Amino acid sequence: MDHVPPMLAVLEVPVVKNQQDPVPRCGTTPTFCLVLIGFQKRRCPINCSCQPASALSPADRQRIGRRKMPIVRNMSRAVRQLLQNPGCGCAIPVIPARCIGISPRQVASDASFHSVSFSNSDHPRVLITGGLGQLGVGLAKLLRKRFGKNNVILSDIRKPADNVFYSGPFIYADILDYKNLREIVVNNRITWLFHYSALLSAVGEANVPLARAVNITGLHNVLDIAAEHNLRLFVPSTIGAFGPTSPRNPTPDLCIQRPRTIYGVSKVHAELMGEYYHYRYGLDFRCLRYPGIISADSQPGGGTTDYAVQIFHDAIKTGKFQCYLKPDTRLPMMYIDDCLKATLEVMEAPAEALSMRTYNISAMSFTPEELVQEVQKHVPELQLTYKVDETRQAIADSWPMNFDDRNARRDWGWKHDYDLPELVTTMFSFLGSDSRIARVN
Ligand SMILES: NC(=O)c1ccc[n+]([C@@H]2O[C@H](COP(=O)([O-])OP(=O)(O)OC[C@H]3O[C@@H](n4cnc5c(N)ncnc54)[C@H](O)[C@@H]3O)[C@@H](O)[C@H]2O)c1
Ligand SMILES: C[C@@H](O)[C@H](N)C(=O)O
Repeated sequence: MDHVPPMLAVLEVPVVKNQQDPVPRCGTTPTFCLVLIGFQKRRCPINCSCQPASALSPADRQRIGRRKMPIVRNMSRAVRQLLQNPGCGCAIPVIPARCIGISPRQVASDASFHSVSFSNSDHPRVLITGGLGQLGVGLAKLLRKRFGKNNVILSDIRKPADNVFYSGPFIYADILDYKNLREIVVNNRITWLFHYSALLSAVGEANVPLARAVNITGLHNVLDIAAEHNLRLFVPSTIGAFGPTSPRNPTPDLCIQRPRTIYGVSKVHAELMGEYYHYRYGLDFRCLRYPGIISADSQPGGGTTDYAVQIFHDAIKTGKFQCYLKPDTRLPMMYIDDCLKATLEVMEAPAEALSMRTYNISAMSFTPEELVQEVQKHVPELQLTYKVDETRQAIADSWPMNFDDRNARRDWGWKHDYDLPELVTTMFSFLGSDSRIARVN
């Protein structure tokens, strides 16, 4: 499906015959009107008297059949006609047509074409993709506290550990399986989607075709489904979305982005596609560029910043640490609680507060040398060696050293809680450094 231009990929759509249609329509075709209203939950932008299928008269509804039609021809014509000559003369956003395929398995023949709507007081129904990685389980925990356990579904293609499986709803979801993903969104009445599935920078370089599929094709699936079902969509980006020609110290929100990794390229693509869908189709897309994230209870998934997590585990377990980056390699970093807090905050921010759809967020920035000094305050006997990994060093050398996040702080009040000393103390108290010191002594 991914190779078919979205406009041409619809298989089945509702049809109202043009000739005897008693309902006054806008300057487009009835098919298009119904699709637009039914699936985007909007009034016709031209404000004619088109109605959603559920509101049509029985006679009119009888004429609505879900039958196969030469979709490519009709939809292309409808869309072309609308774009060239809208009835009211204004520009009209059109949802990408792959979004409006209807699977007979999912929609009863007499179903309303409206999605379920929620009042403001309702909690969102959340799906997290790629939720078993470093960040997803923590995000699910935070969101479940806020919205209720059963309103947050964690998903991945891996098997969850017992404690994760029994802590709330878990479902298998491969983001490359478009129909299955759509079915999950429909059947669970999802309203917010956090798209965490990805191959990170180092593993991405080791398997470019897979990274391209997961990070780019997977994103296309998620975008189309989110647009079709009016979801609020969060996609994380990264410091890795910048490259050697970007200003590195500090790196502002808007500047040259020419990353040299497939991970970075796919994240720039995600930022641009999400913003495009926002401006073109009204998708509520929100994106933060995360620094390297440091967590105690979850392992990183193969990135360039992983050393800053591993050092804590090695310091406690063996008292030795071998670092794959040079001692003076400076990168922006953040404790996981700050990262997840920012994610929830930007998702809850009123749309009017967001002057942009993709924001840098920052907390601290350090080199391996500086981190080691701080770690040695807790584990003084830590022995350190450096064995530089050329691939990861080259990646790190092309990334920002400091992140400028002034826009996030101004627009929606972003503020971090953890600096380097606070981070290190928290990591050791979480991992139980006492046991290590006791063993050494
Ligand atoms: N951890 C960080 O330091 C960091 C920094 C910046 C941005 N991010 C972004 O945050 C998100 C989450 O990061 P993370 O560290 O948890 O990543 P991770 O690598 O730990 O986890 C990614 C998850 O995606 C899953 N996945 C892979 N292929 C899939 C598929 N086809 N369908 C569904 N799931 C699939 C994997 O099983 C894995 O559990 C990613 O998009 C990442 O780019 C992370
Ligand atoms: C920075 C981030 O995107 C990830 N931790 C990586 O190193 O790939």
